[in-house]
Amino acid sequence: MSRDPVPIPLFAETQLQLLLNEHEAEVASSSLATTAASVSPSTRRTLQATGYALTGLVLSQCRTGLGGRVVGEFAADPAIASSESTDGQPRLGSHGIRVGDVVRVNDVAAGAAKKPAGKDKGKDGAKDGAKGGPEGVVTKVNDKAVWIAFGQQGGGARSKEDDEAVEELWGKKLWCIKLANDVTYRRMRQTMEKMGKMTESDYSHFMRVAFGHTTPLQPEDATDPVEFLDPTLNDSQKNAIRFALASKDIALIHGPPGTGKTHTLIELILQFAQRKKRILVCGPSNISVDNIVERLAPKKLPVVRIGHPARLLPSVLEHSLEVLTQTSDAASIVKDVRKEMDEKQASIRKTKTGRERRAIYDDLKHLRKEFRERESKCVDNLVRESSVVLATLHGAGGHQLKNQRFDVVIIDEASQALEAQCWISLLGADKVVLAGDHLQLPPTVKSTNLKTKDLSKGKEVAGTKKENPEGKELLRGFTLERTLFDRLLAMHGDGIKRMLTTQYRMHDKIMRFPSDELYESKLMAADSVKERLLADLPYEVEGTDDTQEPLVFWDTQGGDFPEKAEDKEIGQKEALLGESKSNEMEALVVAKHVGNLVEAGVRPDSIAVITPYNGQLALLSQMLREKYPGLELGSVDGFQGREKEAVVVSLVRSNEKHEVGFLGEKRRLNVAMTRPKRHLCICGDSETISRGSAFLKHWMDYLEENADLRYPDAGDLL
Ligand SMILES: Nc1ncnc2c1ncn2[C@@H]1O[C@H](COP(=O)(O)OP(=O)(O)OP(=O)(O)O)[C@@H](O)[C@H]1O
Repeated sequence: MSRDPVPIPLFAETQLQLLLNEHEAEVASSSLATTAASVSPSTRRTLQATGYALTGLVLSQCRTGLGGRVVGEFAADPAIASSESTDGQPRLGSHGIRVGDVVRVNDVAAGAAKKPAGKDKGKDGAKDGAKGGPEGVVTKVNDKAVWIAFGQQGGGARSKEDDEAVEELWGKKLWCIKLANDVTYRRMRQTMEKMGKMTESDYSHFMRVAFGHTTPLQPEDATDPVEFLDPTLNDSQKNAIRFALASKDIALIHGPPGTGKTHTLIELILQFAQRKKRILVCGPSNISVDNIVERLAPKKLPVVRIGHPARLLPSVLEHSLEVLTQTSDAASIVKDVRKEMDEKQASIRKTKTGRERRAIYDDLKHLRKEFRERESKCVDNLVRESSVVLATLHGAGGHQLKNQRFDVVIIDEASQALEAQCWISLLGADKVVLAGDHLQLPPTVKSTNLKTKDLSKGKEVAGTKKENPEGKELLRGFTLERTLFDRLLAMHGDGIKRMLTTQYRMHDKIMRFPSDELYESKLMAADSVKERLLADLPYEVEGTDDTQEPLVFWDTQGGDFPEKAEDKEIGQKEALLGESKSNEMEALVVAKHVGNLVEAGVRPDSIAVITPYNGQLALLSQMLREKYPGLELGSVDGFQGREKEAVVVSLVRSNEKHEVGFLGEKRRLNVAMTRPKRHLCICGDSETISRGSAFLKHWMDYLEENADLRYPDAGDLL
């Protein structure tokens, strides 16, 4: 335990520099940086082919959508569309624009930079905004059109600038480009800036605990009887709930893979609600939050989900704040104004003179003000009446929650959130429950850590143009990967956490190694899963050496299965994927194993092939994607949080120097080996891997003793 108190202003300043670095790294590494309005037709086509743009559009309709935003329908331009749908309407070409993407709509003919058409986007947005048309969020996509809701990314009603900018798009040839979503960064920065300015008297008790200025208070007597509503909860889940109810400031719920973290949180939320507590529930991603909304919805609690409706799962929309502002009783006060705005908007096109148009814009301005006032009253009422409010961590920084107080803030998947992201929801919190697993991967971070020279006074921070203006000494050893969950554990020890110990995913043999090595042998496989095999799947599967075996190890030791640093055959794609490794011979072993499983009757969609290396992923995709359309192929990092009946892992590394690169990261391997339910197949070179670390050595020893060991013959595979 390290209880050294951390000065809060210094923490905030360090985070600001780290975030700045990260943001720059992110923008630099993505072609989303290409946001200029005037790009050549061939660049536009390339951008469309790589999923970043959609060309050949015209504005075909405008209406007032959720939250009073202007929603434009952009259809394929009949003059250039190359194909038609069955009803004779022109179709869009294939593209990668999806619901929820933030896009900017540009005029193809807009050569010179225009005056910013969007609204004030703060520091970063302004520089992009000077280059093109209005920005919005994609709300619907089909083969003939895309629908885009204009306005702030983070919410808020429509503005005059939006109306005018969209109006200007009529009759023009348009294209749209995907933008980096800046909201998260902006909110993190604002939060850190606010935190940096707080003084001693502004700090909440929870903040003082979180930075080691004091210790957590003794929980209330956790032996008090709790009447559990869910009869299926296991003992470790009940313990965690009792502990979280009793804690006065901080409780961590440690949920190893498959142990029912979310299941536990649902009961905890219901218990808090029964005790008349107001609860804010957050997660780092929309899906993490929607998961909870979906499971809470049948419980008949008043819940409200904050966030742009385009980004929410359809099943949770009825709880969306924006939808409730239209459908609930409280909503009637905004209805009339919306109707009037729609009528005015439509009448603009019939005007003949500039004077008439200006008069309408004037009317719209007044209506908008009225709309905002009524809407904000309605939002306030809706949020106040809800005992549970749910939002992403950055969503919690929106205007809707500005004046709201909560008794408890719960963060799910907290070990996958940046600490600065967590603080967006925590600045006003008294009591906090974090659920997560610090032994799986932390959030992905692109920037390298600050170098020592960057920490010294007044130096320019690597890769950024901004100086550390006050020349403050920054905190050494702080990185973005270090999560709040991790830091609290290190600071206050295991006393602030309870671990869930029964897992409902893996066969006992699959679970045993991660349990022994990472979870102090505390994990237990539930009876319902501990002996499940592929051969027992509810559809017909033949009993074979593979389908009756939960753990298989194809050991490629011996030098016939060498890795490659660069694969010429992948060529250009490799360049896009960055420096990566691949192993063609090992990929053949993977293909053979998948073939055997499918032949035995295992459906391809019950199987996932995962690998830590993008180079190998590209190779495996070439080999397997067409042959087995349902088969899931992915990176280990991308597969966190997921599960499959059978998982084949390709480890790639095989070299004389015994280098294992980022296989050395235990948390990555933990994720890789804990995804399957009934069957785990590892393909790798035990000679190389076992020299990588003590953990890898133990793993190879475990596989040798417990797995069905096989040695592939390179000659047979070719
Ligand atoms: N007490 C329980 N009794 C029976 N099944 C349970 C229990 N708790 C959880 N489960 C089951 O275990 C599975 C995992 O639960 P849940 O989705 O809540 O886990 P999680 O910990 O959030 O997931 P992950 O491991 O991916 O983070 C679900 O199918 C759930 O129904």
